[in-house]
Amino acid sequence: MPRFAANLTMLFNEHPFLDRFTAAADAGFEAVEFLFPYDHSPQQVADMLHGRGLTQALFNLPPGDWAAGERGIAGLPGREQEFQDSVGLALDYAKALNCKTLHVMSGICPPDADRAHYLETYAGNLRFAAEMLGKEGITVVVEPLNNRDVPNYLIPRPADARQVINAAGAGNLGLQFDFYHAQIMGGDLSRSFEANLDLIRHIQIAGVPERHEPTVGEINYGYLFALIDRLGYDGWIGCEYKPRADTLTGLRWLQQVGAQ
Ligand SMILES: O=C(O)[C@@H](O)C(=O)CO
Ligand SMILES: [Mg+2]
Repeated sequence: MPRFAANLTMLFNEHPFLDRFTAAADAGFEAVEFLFPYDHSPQQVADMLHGRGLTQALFNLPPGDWAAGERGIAGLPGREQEFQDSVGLALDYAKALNCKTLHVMSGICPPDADRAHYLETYAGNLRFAAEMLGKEGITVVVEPLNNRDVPNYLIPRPADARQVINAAGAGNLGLQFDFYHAQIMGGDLSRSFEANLDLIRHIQIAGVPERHEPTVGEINYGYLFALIDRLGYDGWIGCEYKPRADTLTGLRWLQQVGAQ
C-alpha cells in the first residue's frame, strides 16, 4: 500500500500551522508536506517536524505575490534575479528540514503573452534551480495545475511538464503528478500515470470535482493505489485535499481504500 504524507496547508486547519505537525503525527502520518513555510523560521518548522520524527516529503519555492494572484515566478520573463534569490531561501529551509524534493511553480502566462518565451524562461530557471539544489541531493519537480482553478497556468498538463523538463535537461528534474489536476484536464489517469512514470517523483491526491477526501467524487483511488504499487512507485503520496468537515473524521477514507 502506498505511503501517505499529510498536506499541512489543507489538512489539520483546526490548528495553527506549527501545531499541525503534532496533529498529523498523532493521526498516524510519518511524513508531511505543505505549500510554503516562509512565515516561520527554518528552525521553528524543523523543531516541530523533527520533534515528532516526521519526514518532510515536499514543499514549494516562494510563489511571488500569492495574494495578488501570482502562482510562481519561474516562468515569468524579467523575474530571474528574484527567482534565483528564492532558490537560496528555499535551500535554507530544505537543509533545516532535510527535504529532498522541492516544487518550482511556473507562474501564469497571460493569454496575450509570448508563451514560448515564458517556457524558455521556465526551462532556464529550472536548470538553475536543479544545478544549485542538486548539490544538496534535492530533486526539483514541476506540477501541472488545472486551468479551471488556475486559469492560464503555464503548465496545465503532464505533457507540458515533460516538454519543459526535457528542455531544461537536468537529471534531478521530475514531475509532481497530482491526480486531482490530471483528472480535470482530461483524465485517462491510469494511462497518463504509467506514461509519465519515468519522470514522476511525487504524487498528490484529492477527490474530483470538489477537492475533498479521495473517496468523495469520481476517481476510483482504490484502483489507482493498486496500480501505483504494481508499477513500483515507492515515493510519498501527498494528501492534498480540503476535508469536508473535520480532518480526523475525514481520514476514514484511509480504511475505505484499505490503507491502514
Ligand atoms: O495542487 C496544488 O495546488 C499544489 O500542489 C501546489 O503546489 C500549487 O498550489
Ligand atoms: Mg498539488
